[in-house]
Amino acid sequence: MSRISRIELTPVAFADPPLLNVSGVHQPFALRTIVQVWTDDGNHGLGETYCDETLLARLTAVAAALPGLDTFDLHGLRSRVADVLRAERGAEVGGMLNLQDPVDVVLSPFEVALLDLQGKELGRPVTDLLGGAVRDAVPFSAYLFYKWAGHPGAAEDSWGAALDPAGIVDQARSMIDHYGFTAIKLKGGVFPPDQEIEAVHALAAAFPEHKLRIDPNCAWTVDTSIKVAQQLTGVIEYLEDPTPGIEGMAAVAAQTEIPLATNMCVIAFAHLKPSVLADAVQVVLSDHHYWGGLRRSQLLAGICDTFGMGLSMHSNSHLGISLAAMTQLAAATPNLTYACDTHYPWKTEDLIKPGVLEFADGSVRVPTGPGLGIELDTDALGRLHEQYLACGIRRRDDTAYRRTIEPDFSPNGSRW
Ligand SMILES: O=C([O-])C(=O)C[C@H](O)[C@@H](O)C(=O)[O-]
Ligand SMILES: [Mg+2]
Repeated sequence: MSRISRIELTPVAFADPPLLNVSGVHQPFALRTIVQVWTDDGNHGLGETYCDETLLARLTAVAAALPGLDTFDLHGLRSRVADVLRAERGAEVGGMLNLQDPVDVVLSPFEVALLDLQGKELGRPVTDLLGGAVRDAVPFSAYLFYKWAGHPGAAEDSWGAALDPAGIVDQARSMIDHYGFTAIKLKGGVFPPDQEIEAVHALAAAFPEHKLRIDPNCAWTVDTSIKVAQQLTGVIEYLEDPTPGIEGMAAVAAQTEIPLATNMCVIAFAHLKPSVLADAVQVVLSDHHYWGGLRRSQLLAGICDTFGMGLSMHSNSHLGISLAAMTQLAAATPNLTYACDTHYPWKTEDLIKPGVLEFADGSVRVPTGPGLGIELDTDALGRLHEQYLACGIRRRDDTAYRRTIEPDFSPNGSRW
């Protein structure tokens, strides 16, 4: 039996391109917190999560309460997290979403680090702690964004601009040529719906064999969502968060045969019952970073299965530790049958040693080494931490950044 002896949290920043969305545009750096947990017998586990200031403060408070915990005591972990956060409410997740209860989001990176440790102690991959792998490679989708050629004042990045349907098709082609993806997600909510519908049709014409999705992050009213759905019936596999709220989604769902997916109106266990009762959502995008880690994401998977809802996976800008955790979870979740989202192709730097998490034919082969199956590059960790200190960004704010360039910009939520 081993116990936690020490925890180190390292805020890091990595370069991020100017990806456009409903709220604004990605800042030049995305932030993550890297969690390292050591045990009294010298083992070492890894976790990764968001890094906005409030979350970092909560992670720091919880980390101080964990030494002495048995590495297999995940219920004990949850109660220690809940004790520390007893008086705290609300948690911002990735700049767009707000949770009422912060326990699951704070718990997640510690749970992943403990599963990494457990796997290392047993000499088995994390998939074996989650019931065993049902697939040896996990399919991901090409996650397309409208984008500027480069950050204002900086050089053009290697992707270039994508501001119309032709630019989106070119971006898809580069991404698919490089990674082999067989599903495509377009981040919408940036231009009026007609232009985004045209982009989806252009993708369908250019990639007739690929599964397509669009996600405008609630930029549309119920009526607009229904009209868009009529034009995309038979073209997309699901329509993600066209309109805000369970009630709004239910009103759209009643008028379309396209399954509606969400990572905005069902983001916590408390949202499942009202959503099921209203038949608002047919596909839930899980995300272990705010559903409370890998085991609670499997609980979510079981609930989706029970109520006949599909399961996909959401992502936000992330590094390799998160990709490893997402891959282990997806490999061990039988009803996760959609290609998962990932922002991974958009980053140009990482802090895990290369060679394990490679994409082939749009999928990541599931690491079979002990734990998460990856190794931290401590030099890279130091570099990305220096970048965090130097970049001055302390919370994600796509709207404020866009306003430094377009002072009159207002977010597009329910705009059309
Ligand atoms: O599916 C989603 O809603 C996301 O991936 C949310 C992200 O924040 C995305 O909009 C982004 O990176 O701009
Ligand atoms: Mg989404």
